[in-house]
Order: sequence, then structure tokens, then C-alpha cells
Amino acid sequence: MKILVVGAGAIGGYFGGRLLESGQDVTFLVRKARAEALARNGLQIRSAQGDANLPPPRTMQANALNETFDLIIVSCKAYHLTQAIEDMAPAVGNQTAILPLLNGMQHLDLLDARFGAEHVLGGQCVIPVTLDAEGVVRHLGPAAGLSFGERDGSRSQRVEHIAQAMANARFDSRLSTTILQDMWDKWVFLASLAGITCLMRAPIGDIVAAPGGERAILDLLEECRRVAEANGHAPKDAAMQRSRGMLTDAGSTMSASMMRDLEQGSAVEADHVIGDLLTRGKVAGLELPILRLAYVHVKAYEARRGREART
Ligand SMILES: NC(=O)C1=CN([C@@H]2O[C@H](COP(=O)(O)OP(=O)(O)OC[C@H]3O[C@@H](n4cnc5c(N)ncnc54)[C@H](OP(=O)(O)O)[C@@H]3O)[C@@H](O)[C@H]2O)C=CC1
Ligand SMILES: CC(C)(CO)C(=O)C(=O)O
Repeated sequence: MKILVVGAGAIGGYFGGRLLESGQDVTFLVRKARAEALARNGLQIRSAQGDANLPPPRTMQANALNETFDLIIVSCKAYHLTQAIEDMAPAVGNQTAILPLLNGMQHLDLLDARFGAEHVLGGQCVIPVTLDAEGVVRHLGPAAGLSFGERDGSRSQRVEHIAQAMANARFDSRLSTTILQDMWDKWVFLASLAGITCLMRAPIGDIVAAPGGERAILDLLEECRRVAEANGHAPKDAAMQRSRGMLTDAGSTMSASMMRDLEQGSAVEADHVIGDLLTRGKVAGLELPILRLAYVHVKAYEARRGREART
């Protein structure tokens, strides 16, 4: 199976690197600086599940892309997706399956509109990972999993092939027949985690240690759950129980990738992860005070970041 990974950042570098390590035919669609770094240093992963020092992988830049792929894994940030879609377009042939691993849901609409819904699978991943200043992919915790599937829940030949291709890679992969619900479950969890850790500028354990901290986390989680419910994707009790457990774990150092981005002054997916959920809740007539505050917070950060960059 010919696989193209769009972006070799934290998510693309990790999952693409692990697929490459397992012997799969992987090419990375990258921009100039990342192409040069990969050619110079290879693809390096640091992880408690085993480091990988891979020789320079095959990379392509948009201007040279003139072949199609069986599977395209999309792993850019939401605010780069419009350009990434144009850059990857030559790689999409009649039989190409596109597997996005972005957080949130809105990206499905953009991909559907450009390539047709029949090309676009559902997908989500749970892994804390970052690309450091040296271009090394750093896996920050034990979780490393992804699930994917047809959005209508069918077990098509193409998803069975993808499952086979991922079977020997060093991450947990799961062919899901409920991928849209998986994505919503992940979004409810992530928007709560991102919202509260960005608002409080602290990982979960420190928020739990603060008076009223646990209450604030659970109230935000409940707001996010109600949005999912109003949109026909209420998380099951087991999913909510898991989320509550992780989000109220005393001593936990867990934070969202959005908080890491915010703390290092990088761009954040404010509209995609928080704003879109808020909008879908508002359309359903819900009152969402904490989610609204989280959105104001990350948008104010964006405004300040933009202003400081201009001066
Ligand atoms: N990091 C995490 O722990 C998790 C992240 N996610 C989600 O995964 C998605 C990706 O996040 P993450 O990997 O952290 O982000 P990163 O910023 O680490 O990586 C994104 C990469 O995409 C590249 N890129 C952007 N546009 C293009 C383009 N047109 N062509 C080629 N490459 C491009 C960027 O390259 P360049 O260097 O050139 O800008 C960058 O290296 C997000 O939606 C995030 O929310 C989900 C679960 C966990
Ligand atoms: C759930 C979590 C924390 C890890 O997958 C995540 O998605 C993120 O940090 O963006």
C-alpha cells in the first residue's frame, strides 16, 4: 500500500515514522524546511515504547507531487488545512482513501467538499506527542493509538487493507465501525482538556489541587457532552466515565497539545477545537458559559499574538 503522510510534525512524524519502521511504503508531503531537516537528520522518534532513528525518509514537496497514493494520512494543524488540501490534491486518485487525524470535526467538511465524501474516512488519535526545536518527534506519555473507519460504519475492503498495513507498526490501531462517535467522544474529551488547561495555564493535577478546580473541569466536560448530545452523538456512559477519570486524576501532569502550543507562543486551533463546538452548541440553543469563556481566552491569545507579530 502506497501511503502519503501530509506533514511530518508530531502526529505525522510519529505515526508515519512507525509505519515506515514496520516496513510500509511511506512518503511524507512536507515543506522546504522540514524536507531539508529530514534529509539531514533522518526521522528521529524518542519514546518510552522504543526510540527510532530512521534514515532520511522519502519526502515530496507540493511542486513535485505528480503521483497518486492508496492512502493519504492528513496530519497538519487545522489552520493549515486549506493550503494542505491544495498541495495534496495531485496525490488523490480515483481509489485514494484519505484518513485525517486532526482533532475536531470541521475538517471533514473541507475534505468532502474538495475531494468528495467517498474518499474521506473518519479517524482520530490519542497520543501526547510534540516536535521539538531540533525536529525530533518526542512521545510524551504511554498512549499511542489511533482508530479509523468508514463513516457509514461498513467494513469495506479498503479499511481492511489499512488495518493490515497498520497491524505491525508500533502503535495501537483499531478499525472502528463507529468512527464518527469515536471522533465526537475524542472531541468532547479534548475540548474539555484544552479548554480547562488553557484557561488555567496548568496541567490537570494542578487544577484538581485548586479549590473548585475539579468542579470547573466537570462543568466544562458536561457542557461539551451536551453539545455532542444535541448533535446526535451523546457519548456513552463508559466514554464519559473514562473522560471524567482522566480529567480529575489528582497528580496528573496531562495537558492538551493546545496548551503546549499556547505556552510556547505558537498558533492554536482555537476555532477548530473550541469555537466549532461552541457554535454547534449555540445553534442547538445551549448555554455554555465555561466553553464560551475558554473560546474568548484562546481568541484573545490569538489577537495578542497577531498584534505582537505586527509590531
Ligand atoms: N500533538 C499531539 O499530541 C496531538 C495532536 N493532535 C492533532 O493532530 C493534528 C496535527 O497536530 P501536530 O502534529 O501536533 O502538529 P504539528 O504542528 O507538530 O505538525 C503539523 C505539521 O504539518 C505540516 N504542514 C502544514 N501544512 C503543510 C502543507 N501544506 N504541506 C506539508 N506539510 C504541512 C507542518 O509543517 P511546517 O513545519 O512546514 O509548518 C507541521 O510540521 C492537529 O489537529 C492536532 O490537534 C491529535 C492528537 C494529539
Ligand atoms: C487527547 C490528547 C491530549 C492526546 O491525544 C490530544 O489529542 C491533544 O493533546 O491534542
